[in-house]
Amino acid sequence: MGFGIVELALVVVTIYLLYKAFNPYGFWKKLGVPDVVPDIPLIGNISMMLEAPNVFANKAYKTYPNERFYGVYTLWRPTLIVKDPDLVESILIKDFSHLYNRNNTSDIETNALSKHLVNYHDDKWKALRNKLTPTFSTGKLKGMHPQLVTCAESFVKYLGKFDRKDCVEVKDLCGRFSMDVIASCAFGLDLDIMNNPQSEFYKIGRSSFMPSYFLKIFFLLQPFLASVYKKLGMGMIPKSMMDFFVNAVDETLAYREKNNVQRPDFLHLLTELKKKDDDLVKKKELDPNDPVVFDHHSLVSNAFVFFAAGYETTATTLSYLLYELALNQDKQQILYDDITNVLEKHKGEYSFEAIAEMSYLEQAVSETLRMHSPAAAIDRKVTKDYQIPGTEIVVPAGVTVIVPTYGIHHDPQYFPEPEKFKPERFDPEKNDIAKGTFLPFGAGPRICIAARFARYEIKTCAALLLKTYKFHPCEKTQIPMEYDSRSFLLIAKNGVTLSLERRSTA
Ligand code: HEM
Repeated sequence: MGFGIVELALVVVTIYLLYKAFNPYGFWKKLGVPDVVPDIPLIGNISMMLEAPNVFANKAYKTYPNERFYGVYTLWRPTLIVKDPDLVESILIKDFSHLYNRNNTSDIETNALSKHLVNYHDDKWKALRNKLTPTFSTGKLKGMHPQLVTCAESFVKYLGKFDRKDCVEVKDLCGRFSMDVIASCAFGLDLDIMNNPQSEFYKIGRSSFMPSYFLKIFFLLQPFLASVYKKLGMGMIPKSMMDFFVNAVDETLAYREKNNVQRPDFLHLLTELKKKDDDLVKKKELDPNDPVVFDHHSLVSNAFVFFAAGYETTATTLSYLLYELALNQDKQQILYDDITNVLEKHKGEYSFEAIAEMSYLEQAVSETLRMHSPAAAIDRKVTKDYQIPGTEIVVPAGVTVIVPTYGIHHDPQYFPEPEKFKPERFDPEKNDIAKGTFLPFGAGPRICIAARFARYEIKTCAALLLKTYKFHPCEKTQIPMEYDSRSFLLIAKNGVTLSLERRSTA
């Protein structure tokens, strides 16, 4: 029997009806939410996410300029884009109990480095966050201050080899500084990567952050293909890298134990957390199989996540700060005067208190984070059906929410002349920053746990660098800045290249 026009029509109608019945792209319309339906079914809006993070966040922010929120689709899954600062505040802070988690999935049992804060969800996350929060108290940060100064001094010294006419790629050097700090504070290793970039720790650590479309797509597809990845034994972190970090921690722990070494660093604090839970398990007050037990796996994983979450973000911000100061010499002068005045009061010592007093430096770091926020967007997952405040719309559990931070940070409504570097916006006396508009570290209970540490680290290094050197643009400086589309973070496409001049007063 031949395949005639009637059969063909039947097939077409059946496909059409199936498409209509299961078409995921009607989700937002049904809820009465304005949406962007993808041009190519299935691929959804994912192509937008393959652009540079600022381009994605800007587009996400500028679509539907008069709406507080709207819907898109990631492949076939509905995603809510939220733009209104009041709603952002509700989602991240007030209504947190409806949006506990981020959209990542992870295989905690089989990955040696995955039992950490970023991966944890729900109550397990809360228990772990409560355990780790004291690690970042002012007292603990103060204890790590000497290590930060040592790493910054090494950076200052290293720059001494360059001439005024040299174009120096400072992003890589900021990366070495940031890695020195993490190696020292989280892994207990004094590597002086600034002078030893061939160190394995730097090579392996850096390679995990090399921007790549493959990794980006792999990560974007993770929520959809988690079980396939698991079956194929595929993970974001190669086995060799896992082994490397686990060994690094184990060797330091063994050395400390043997030589009775105690240092006021993250590794020590994580070791103390483990000891506490070991004792509870011994006393049978804690079940060793309870997922919240802080065991060896947790210790290594959290040392690792401090590296994974802290290395590139901090290095990038420090390099953009130097970049903006080089392009804005008047601001660099104000900052230099601020640093000099405070140091005079503190007898020239870069103490913890002196760094805290450098108020213009604090403002300059905030302005850098506003302009070049390493995380251009923040995400959450609806964990309990959520009625959007001021509407009848109920977003069901499972939907992803995206806050396009970069777009908000560059909206002239909240930050007039957004492309200009103006640290004065953050003058605490002016109190000019509207709620829900400045989110470089996220907000609410899931805000970056190390925000104060990161600011402190950047300020300490910047104070030492700027007291000694004046930064200038050179012929290789990229103006305006261009970002790498292969990365999730706002990384400079061609590095950050500047020249520098030793100050006569240094
Ligand atoms: C300038 C530097 C940094 C920036 C801009 C930054 C930014 C962020 C952002 C945007 C988030 C997500 C917050 C949210 O979802 O609301 C985050 C989370 C996190 N960050 Fe940072 N970060 C920085 C440095 C660091 C450092 C140095 C560390 C570790 C020493 C760190 C550890 C973490 C961790 C563990 C989380 C997950 C928190 C949780 O899920 O409870 N970050 N960070």
